[in-house]
Amino acid sequence: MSSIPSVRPLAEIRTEIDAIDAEILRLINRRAQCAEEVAKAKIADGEQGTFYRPDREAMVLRRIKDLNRGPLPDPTAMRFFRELMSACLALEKPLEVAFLGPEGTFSQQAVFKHFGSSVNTQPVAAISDVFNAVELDKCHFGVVPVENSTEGVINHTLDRFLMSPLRICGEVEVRVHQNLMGHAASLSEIREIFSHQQSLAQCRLWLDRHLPQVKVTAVSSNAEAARLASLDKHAAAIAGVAAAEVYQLPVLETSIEDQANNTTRFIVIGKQDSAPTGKDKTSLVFSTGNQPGALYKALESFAKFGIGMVNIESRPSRQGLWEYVFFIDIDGHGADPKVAEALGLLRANVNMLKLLGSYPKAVL
Ligand SMILES: O=C(O)C(=O)C[C@]1(C(=O)O)C=C[C@@H](O)C=C1
Repeated sequence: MSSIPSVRPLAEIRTEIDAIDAEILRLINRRAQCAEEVAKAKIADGEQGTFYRPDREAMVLRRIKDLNRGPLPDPTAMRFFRELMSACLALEKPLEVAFLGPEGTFSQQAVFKHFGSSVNTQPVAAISDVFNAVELDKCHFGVVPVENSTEGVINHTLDRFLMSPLRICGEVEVRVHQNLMGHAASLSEIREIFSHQQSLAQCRLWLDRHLPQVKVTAVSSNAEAARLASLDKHAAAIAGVAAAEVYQLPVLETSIEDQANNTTRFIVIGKQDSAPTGKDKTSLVFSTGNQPGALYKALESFAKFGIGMVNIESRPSRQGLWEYVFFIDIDGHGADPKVAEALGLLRANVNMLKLLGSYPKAVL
């Protein structure tokens, strides 16, 4: 016979929870006071512009993960501290972050995942406008998509970087679930589907299988698709659940993306550099001449110093016909001695080299 383990009376457990909550509240406010003091210390050091420290935030979150003994899972514990730091930073200086709007896009989800919910988000109409908002000091930072695991690179972001003085100071990954939403009573009532071209591409097989005859129209964002779908009961949108909430659309089918691990990587762009944390990435762009072996020679710089390459993309340089630039992500921070040596050698072997930034690897 199994015996029921003895449990304390409910009232007694709740009394302890009340006492713990009071202690947690005292401690988080003590932490918030420390953040206010940090702000004064930064001002005293003449560092007004750099209240946000992505390197320090990554290290705080990694430490929480190491310290966590449960029963809360690591991601949950880290999310709590993500929110706590976000609130502390808002006391130091409220941040304005630009993203590809409107409200309810995956980009906005990326902003909150990376900065926590105490930042002010500013939706803009295009990826280029995210860059503009930060370049013109209308926002402190911007968040732009850079690649999707199903559809590959986001060309607009890479091309805009070629003309921008901004730096990459962080990265964040968002698991992207696509949903079909609309007021139709069944799939057979749908005559037109709206979505952003990236999302349509991520659901191509599902659409071919389930709605092969339906007209598909690409629009500027998933949230705009949801807005259009909300106006016509024979229309549907493919978008994230946040867009369904904003436009009060019933979700007809969930997770219709073709790849089970469909993930978009976003980068944080700003005017400051991030200090080394021990687990960093460096992004750069370079161009070589067309002579045989030029790319091989450039990449040899990394192999020579044992630097791992995480990603490589080529894009037209937009300067000469059939001339290309290469966007590369490598392991390590530009201030790490081996990375610095490799970059020195690379500079000697290429026509143009632009460092886009060194930043902590995504933590959450
Ligand atoms: O350590 C700092 O520089 C702080 O400003 C404190 C703090 C935090 O709450 O831990 C807040 C904001 C920064 O982005 C990093 C960390």
